[in-house]
Amino acid sequence: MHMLNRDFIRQFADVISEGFIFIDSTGSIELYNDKAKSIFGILNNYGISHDSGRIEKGDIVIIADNSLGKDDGYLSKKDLEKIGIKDKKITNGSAFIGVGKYEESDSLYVYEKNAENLEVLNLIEKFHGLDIECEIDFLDKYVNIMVDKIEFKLSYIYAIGHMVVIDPKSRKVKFCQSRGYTAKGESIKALLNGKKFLGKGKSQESFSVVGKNIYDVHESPLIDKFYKAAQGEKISYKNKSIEINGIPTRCSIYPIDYENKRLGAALKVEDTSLIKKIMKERDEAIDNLERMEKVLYKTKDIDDSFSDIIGDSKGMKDVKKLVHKGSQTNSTVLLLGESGTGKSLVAKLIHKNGNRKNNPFIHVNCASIPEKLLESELFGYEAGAFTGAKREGKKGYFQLAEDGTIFLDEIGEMPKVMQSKLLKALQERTFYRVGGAAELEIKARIICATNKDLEDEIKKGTFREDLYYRINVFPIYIPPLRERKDDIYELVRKMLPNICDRLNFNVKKVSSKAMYDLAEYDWPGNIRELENVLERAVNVTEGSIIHEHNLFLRNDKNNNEKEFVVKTLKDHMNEVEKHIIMETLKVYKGDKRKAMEALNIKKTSFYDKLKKYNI
Ligand SMILES: Nc1ncnc2c1ncn2[C@@H]1O[C@H](COP(=O)(O)OP(=O)(O)OP(=O)(O)O)[C@@H](O)[C@H]1O
Repeated sequence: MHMLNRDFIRQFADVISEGFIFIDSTGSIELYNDKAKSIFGILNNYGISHDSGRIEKGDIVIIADNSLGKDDGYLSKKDLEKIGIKDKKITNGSAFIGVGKYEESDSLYVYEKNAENLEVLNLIEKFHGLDIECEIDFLDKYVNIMVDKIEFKLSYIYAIGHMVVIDPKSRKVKFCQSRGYTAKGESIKALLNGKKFLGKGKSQESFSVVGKNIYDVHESPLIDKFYKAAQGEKISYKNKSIEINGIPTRCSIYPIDYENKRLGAALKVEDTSLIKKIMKERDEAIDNLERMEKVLYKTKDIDDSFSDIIGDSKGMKDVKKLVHKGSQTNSTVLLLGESGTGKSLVAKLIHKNGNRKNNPFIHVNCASIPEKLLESELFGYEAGAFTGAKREGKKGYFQLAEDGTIFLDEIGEMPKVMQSKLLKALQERTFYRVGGAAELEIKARIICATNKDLEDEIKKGTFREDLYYRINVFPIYIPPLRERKDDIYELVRKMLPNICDRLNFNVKKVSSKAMYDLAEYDWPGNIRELENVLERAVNVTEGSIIHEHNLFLRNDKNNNEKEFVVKTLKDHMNEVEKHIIMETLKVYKGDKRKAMEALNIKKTSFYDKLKKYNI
């Protein structure tokens, strides 16, 4: 910091997407970038404005705290005496809402010791002519203090201490809590004990952290490590999840040396609160599902409802159980499995067996829609939203799905910009048509599918981690056919008569050697490939028995000697084209994007061909 131009470093630090804090060897903050300020709430964007000041005798103080003693500056029942509340039964960890006059004995309050079991805690009262309505919502995780219908709402992840102070004479807001209160030294405890608070909005004073000691701004065991690293200790701390000031973050510490002397240390911070929140919701959804499972198993015979799914291997039995469970809930299902393993089939069955079965089922192949059109196809657009748009506007798939199911197939292929838009829509359960101003509600249940390893895609930076957690509520993995070879016999036995019937042939049978070859084959294209192989075999087999040489399996040793079938040049060309596409897909383990790039053909034409050849 001493040897480089500070302004230059500051400007540079403000544009990076992670929070970045640098302290010198005495713990004094030298640099604190904009992102760090926004993570810890130091950039104050709160709508309400008030002057700086202190809580004074007679001020009306309203406190709502979901867990006393946590993230409120270690507020205790003793501190509550400052607003006239003396109650021995209030304990640490209680959920508490109270209103009282500062340093007087006039107060009202409610509390609940076992807050884990609560959904909501309310206090609705008139207090010195003010309409006070407070609510702690433990499910949606917010605390709302309303004074004469003016709302002061803060959401939280684990714990929060919210406070609003009203001047009794003017009845105006003297102070309201906002995110970043720990960093600003504005915890409830500190303010009840006479500490000064800063102004907000129009009256906002610039709150500068530069020059302050790191311990004055942050509260976390991590800060000790950070400080020690700045002093010269050897500390290795990379990408660890830890809470700072009640905010879940991922941090790394970097000691900074210059000419063999420790200058200080840098702290890199990422805000993981959204991911934590999503994971928590997901865990809750899974708990609910497990509870339901116990009830459901007694009442329903799973095999009957899912007879369309052929396969009795252990892997497929597990899949059927999960499909059954998935159909009985509204949670987002994520179907995982290689190409052709039956993800689309499963998605349809989940819909057909659930309470939305009489509503639409909309299958969206995210990979086949050109990137530029994806948003308008999913969310729809208003009249004249862009050149080429229909004059009357258009409903998107989310709207078309109504109260039914929207199946987002190949979600791993979705471009990142669209992933952000989808995440926002799923989070808020609302969306806007392109060019539209009206907020529309997502009513459909969501099923997603991919043949990609999304965790791998996250590492590569092509898939958003937060979207992954949002959709990975109820994952169902469908194993590839080569891991459940036992199923091949049943699949052939059940599929072959249907294929013969569809193609108008008398029923054909498979010879034992041909069956053996089918079982030995690797099936890169899974059931879809098996269907194709059988269909081709039915077409080329003259008699009623399909022999091994009629299968044309790619590693079939008889391949070279296969009999030549006379057909049109076009049919031959089509067969070759299909073969090339299937081989390329095999090389890329079913990854369509890679295969398409290798073949150097356009996305739309590629998908047309997949459809044409039923690949
Ligand atoms: N277990 C099964 N029992 C019967 N038919 C199946 C089974 N699994 C898949 N199929 C059939 O195989 C074909 C391919 O399945 P599906 O289209 O559902 O695969 P997918 O996993 O969605 O493929 P992709 O990822 O390439 O879109 C379909 O005709 C489907 O009906």
